[in-house]
Amino acid sequence: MFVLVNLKAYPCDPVAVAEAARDVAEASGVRIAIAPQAADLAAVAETGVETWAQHVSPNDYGSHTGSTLAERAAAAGAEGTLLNHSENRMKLADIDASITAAERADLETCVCGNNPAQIGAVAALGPDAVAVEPPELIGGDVSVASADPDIVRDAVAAAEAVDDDVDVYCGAGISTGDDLNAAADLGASGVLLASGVAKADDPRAALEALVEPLA
Ligand SMILES: O=C(CO)COP(=O)(O)O
Repeated sequence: MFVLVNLKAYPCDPVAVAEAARDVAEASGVRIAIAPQAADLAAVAETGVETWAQHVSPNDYGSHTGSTLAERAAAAGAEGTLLNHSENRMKLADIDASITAAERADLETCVCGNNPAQIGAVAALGPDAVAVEPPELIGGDVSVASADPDIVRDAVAAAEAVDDDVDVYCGAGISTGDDLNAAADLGASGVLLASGVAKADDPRAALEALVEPLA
């Protein structure tokens, strides 16, 4: 299982979380990546943890003030990028162009969707992975894998029907090792989570507990 921790704009220490994730990944053998704010990409990548951007813009080099250029995210140390997160929705044409931009910069891509229909649609754009995250469960205490297992199963089926090379992750409310196992049982090959780590009193302990059943 791939564990992708999205720090959103939470007021945590991104470098401390990254160091904890690096150590827990090394000790457990579980693949863990951190997606910090764009301004923190280089500092997080410096720790040696796998680093992802939360978003890259659809544009190439040029007159695009305020954009997050895929090439610069990669130069800062990012190895992948989320796209179309529920909190940063994009037009279909822009998702397509951002996937192209990410590929140009050698970034792995994971495109989010709210439901299985959206997952099928974005899988057709050829990302490396898709992630189903029901917005109403994001930031809550109940994991998507237990609150709405069918949405994960149906998202896996929807992506597979379009392109079985696309990995399917799930997210929302995931915070324990049991949640990870439940997601794997439903066919997900990774999870996205945020508050369970970024808002934890002790992010290192939260990460250790999360991967404990997989280690
Ligand atoms: O949006 C998410 C990850 O991208 C999920 O957030 P929570 O883990 O806080 O529910």
